[in-house]
Amino acid sequence: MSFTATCGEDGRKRIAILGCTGSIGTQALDVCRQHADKLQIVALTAHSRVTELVAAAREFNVKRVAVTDERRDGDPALQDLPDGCACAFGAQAAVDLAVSDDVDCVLVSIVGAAGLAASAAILQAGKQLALANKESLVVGGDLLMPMAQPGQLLPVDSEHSAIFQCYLGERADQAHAIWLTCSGGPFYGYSRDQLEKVTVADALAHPTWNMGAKITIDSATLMNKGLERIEACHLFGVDMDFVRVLIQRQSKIHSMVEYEDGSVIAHLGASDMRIPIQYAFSYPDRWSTPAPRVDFRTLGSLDFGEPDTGAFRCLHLAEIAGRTGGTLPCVLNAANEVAVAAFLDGTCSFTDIDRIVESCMDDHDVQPVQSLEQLADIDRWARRRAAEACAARS
Ligand SMILES: NC(=O)C1=CN([C@@H]2O[C@H](COP(=O)(O)OP(=O)(O)OC[C@H]3O[C@@H](n4cnc5c(N)ncnc54)[C@H](OP(=O)(O)O)[C@@H]3O)[C@@H](O)[C@H]2O)C=CC1
Ligand SMILES: CC(=O)[C@@H](O)[C@H](O)COP(=O)(O)O
Ligand SMILES: [Mn+2]
Repeated sequence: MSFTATCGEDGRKRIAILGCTGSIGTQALDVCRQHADKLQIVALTAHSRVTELVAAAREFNVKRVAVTDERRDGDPALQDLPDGCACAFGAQAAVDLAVSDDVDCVLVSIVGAAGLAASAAILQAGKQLALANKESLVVGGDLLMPMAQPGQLLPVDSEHSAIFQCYLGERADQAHAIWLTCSGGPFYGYSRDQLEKVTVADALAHPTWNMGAKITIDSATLMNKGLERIEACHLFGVDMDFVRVLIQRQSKIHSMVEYEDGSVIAHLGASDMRIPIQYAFSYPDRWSTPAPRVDFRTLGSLDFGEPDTGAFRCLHLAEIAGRTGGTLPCVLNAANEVAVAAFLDGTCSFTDIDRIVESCMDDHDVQPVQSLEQLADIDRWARRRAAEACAARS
């Protein structure tokens, strides 16, 4: 039986957005703004940007918010929350808010493994999960996928939304391969020597997407594509060999599925995340959008290529983690989060990111995934180990 999302008495889908202050979160607010006749925001969370949270709560007249960074308790900006709006603090407050009775669908647009506990609670509470937070699946896909009814978990990541759409109306058992497209990032074609010298500003200049800092660095190292390959394996129930990374420089082909007869079904469109965010809310319907259209008459060429896993070691490390499975993807992800933060802070180099991740993976004894508590313990261990590796390099 396919999952059917509930809705409020007025027929609108009641949405909670976890991480409403980020790149995906603010674009989701825009989708809800455009479709106020179909979507009602009932709950919001932020981590640190409370002024932006308050502004969103006021605009959408939200009755419940949570601030996951407990150090923001007492922030004077919160006094401007709308009358009657409840505010709670801490990671558990975000989970509680997401599983409230009056929520139909939750967008998890938190960055990092911090999204995993909420994703699990949302599925277990029988809510629809619109999942942007790919780290949830990379770390805890073995736990999350068995919790999800068919159609309950809708991917928001652009490639996975595209793949999901390329499967619609087709027999999954007659698919032959997934072509996961990758822009190549700002350093496409760079040698390892060139990568040693790139700066934070260089790495933040993504050629086709405007995103939060962590995923932008992941796109530059190609860790993003490595994480997405693991994400695709969980979402579509396939193995690593089935998911092939293809450079598509313009980010206009968002991914493709190749079938047994050689037919390849591709999803194309503008590089605008409001489209996959909205589709996760509107599925199976399609609604209008202010996102730009691709004019194929003037687009020019579509360029393809192969990733260089020798220079971009993160893609190779993610392949090892994905093939090995168990708790190794948890270590890959946690170490990467720490190393990316260190690179952004200027305490390690761009190529140190893969060195730090590799050293943590080498030191880990892989176990089968058993529980959220086990993953939380291993995540903590990997963060400590990665912080030591960062300190040794700074
Ligand atoms: N941006 C994009 O286009 C795409 C993003 N994604 C995925 O979506 C997710 C969000 O990415 P993006 O929007 O770019 O990231 P941003 O950094 O722009 O936003 C992150 C959001 O998460 C909140 N947050 C940060 N740390 C924590 C924490 N420890 N606990 C709870 N909330 C926290 C932030 O709150 P605050 O700002 O208040 O501190 C903010 O709302 C990531 O998993 C990313 O991989 C996937 C595809 C595309
Ligand atoms: C928009 C989105 O889904 C990102 O994950 C995007 O794919 C990043 O671009 P890269 O292809 O450069 O990793
Ligand atoms: Mn993506």
